Amino acid sequence: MSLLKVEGLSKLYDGETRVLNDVSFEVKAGEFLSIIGPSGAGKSTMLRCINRMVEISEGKVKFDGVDVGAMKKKELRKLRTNIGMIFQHYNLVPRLTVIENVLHGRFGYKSTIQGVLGKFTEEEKERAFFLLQKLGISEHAYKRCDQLSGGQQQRVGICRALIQDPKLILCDEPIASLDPNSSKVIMDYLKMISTELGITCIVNLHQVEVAKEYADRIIGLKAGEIVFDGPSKILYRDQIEHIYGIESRELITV
Ligand SMILES: Nc1ncnc2c1ncn2[C@@H]1O[C@H](COP(=O)(O)OP(=O)(O)OP(=O)(O)O)[C@@H](O)[C@H]1O
Repeated sequence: MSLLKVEGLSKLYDGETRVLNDVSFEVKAGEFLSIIGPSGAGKSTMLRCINRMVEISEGKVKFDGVDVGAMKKKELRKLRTNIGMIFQHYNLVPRLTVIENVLHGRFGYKSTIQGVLGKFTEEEKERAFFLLQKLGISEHAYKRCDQLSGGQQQRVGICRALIQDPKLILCDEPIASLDPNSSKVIMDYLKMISTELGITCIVNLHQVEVAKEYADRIIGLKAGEIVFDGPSKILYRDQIEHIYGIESRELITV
């Protein structure tokens, strides 16, 4: 059974502007999938429908066989512990330390009062530290997040997602604010999460060449519709031009 099944998904934001139109695809456990497409194609909206950060207008999203659109509050909370999210602008709490930000990833498992009091077990703290080591930033554990570089902050964001013990990680433009070196570090870690830890990753990317290098499979979105879905190695120039429009030909280097 696939981990994620999207069937005939459409999203209309104000009841009339159709941002996603009849999108269907399945994702198997362990896949590393990249979604590419021009600005405004609906990539972020797609990720937001999967964890129901926005409501689904038409069609179904099934996670582990369960209908996400029909989930009540408690089930949604569970869904969001099962699905980690990584953002372009990291979404960390800048005045808190690195380790505190990582531990925030455990909030989904706690009562509100435990969360407010910052009550975490020794095991959770050890796990947070272990993940920081794994991502090569344990020496910054007690620094405030706003003292870290963008690439380091994104690594904190990855640790915060991993401490949730997610089955799926959704990454919305994780390298869009980073320089090429930091981007490579982040993409290498995301690949490691997929191959070493077996966690399924869906990564929205602007850079086609990065998607081709790292993803097993690519979905090309254009104006809210899937115009390519296949192994990265068979995404050729013609399809890239179709996804991005002929006017972007000179931007395509792959
Ligand atoms: N909350 C919202 N309310 C109304 N319209 C929205 C909302 N969020 C996004 N949109 C519109 O939906 C369309 C798709 O946006 P989305 O952010 O999903 O695209 P994207 O492919 O991720 O773009 P980018 O690559 O620029 O981030 C855009 O036209 C956008 O203006």
